[in-house]
Amino acid sequence: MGISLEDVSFSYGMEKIIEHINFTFEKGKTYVLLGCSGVGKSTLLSLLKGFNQPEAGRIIYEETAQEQVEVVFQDQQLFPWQTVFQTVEMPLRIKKMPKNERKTKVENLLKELDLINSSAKFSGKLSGGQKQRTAMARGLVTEPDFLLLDEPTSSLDPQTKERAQALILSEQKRRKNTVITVTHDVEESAFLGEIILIMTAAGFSVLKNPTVHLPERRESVAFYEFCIELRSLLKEENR
Ligand SMILES: Nc1ncnc2c1ncn2[C@@H]1O[C@H](COP(=O)(O)OP(=O)(O)OP(=O)(O)O)[C@@H](O)[C@H]1O
Repeated sequence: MGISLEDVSFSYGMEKIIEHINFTFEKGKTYVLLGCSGVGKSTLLSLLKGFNQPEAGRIIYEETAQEQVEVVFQDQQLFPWQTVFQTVEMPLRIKKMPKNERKTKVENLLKELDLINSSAKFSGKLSGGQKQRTAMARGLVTEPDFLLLDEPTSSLDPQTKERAQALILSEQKRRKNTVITVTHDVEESAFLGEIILIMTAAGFSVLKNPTVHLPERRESVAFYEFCIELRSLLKEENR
């Protein structure tokens, strides 16, 4: 059960981006989309969210309403006139969650993402990393069945990046939702994805991550070996 792409193709005008892709994103799993710049990773997220429609084929949402798909794009799309708190609270207001519940939920998430001291700042006044974490909090707050993250940690410093990655995984384990992350970062892929999809113009190569169940895996030899394997596969695919 999940979201299935059946023979999906998509073009921007004359430029063919995605051609005849078949794949099922299963509920409760974590996926990473890797691939060279411009191959169509963000476009695929737009298709999954329903911002774009396939020109051929179809996308089937099995047991998941399309509203249960949340996407956090690279360019964050924050409103400069909203504070951090208001930005993260907004999806809960739309869902008509009671005020006290909203406050607790938003504040807990802001604490986890080290944003609580910036809670009253306007989005237009935030640093790149703060904007990225605010956008991530807005994506996480509704606990969607499918969370699509487009380069979620690209402007974070190494320590905040690791904390954000750990938060993404701990939330995913708690909620048992599906997380699909687009990244260029091989270590991030090996940490966040049970299944890695290397995307090329010809489609996907699918790899299972052998390190997901290892304790302290960031420090393990197997983790580094898997990163090396991913790097060399990426080089081959992009040749
Ligand atoms: N709205 C648009 N209109 C026309 N062309 C677009 C549009 N958005 C993206 N493209 C083109 O589609 C192709 C795929 O873009 P996309 O952003 O999906 O790639 P990507 O793999 O996510 O790249 P990156 O890793 O650099 O973010 C690129 O050639 C891009 O220029």
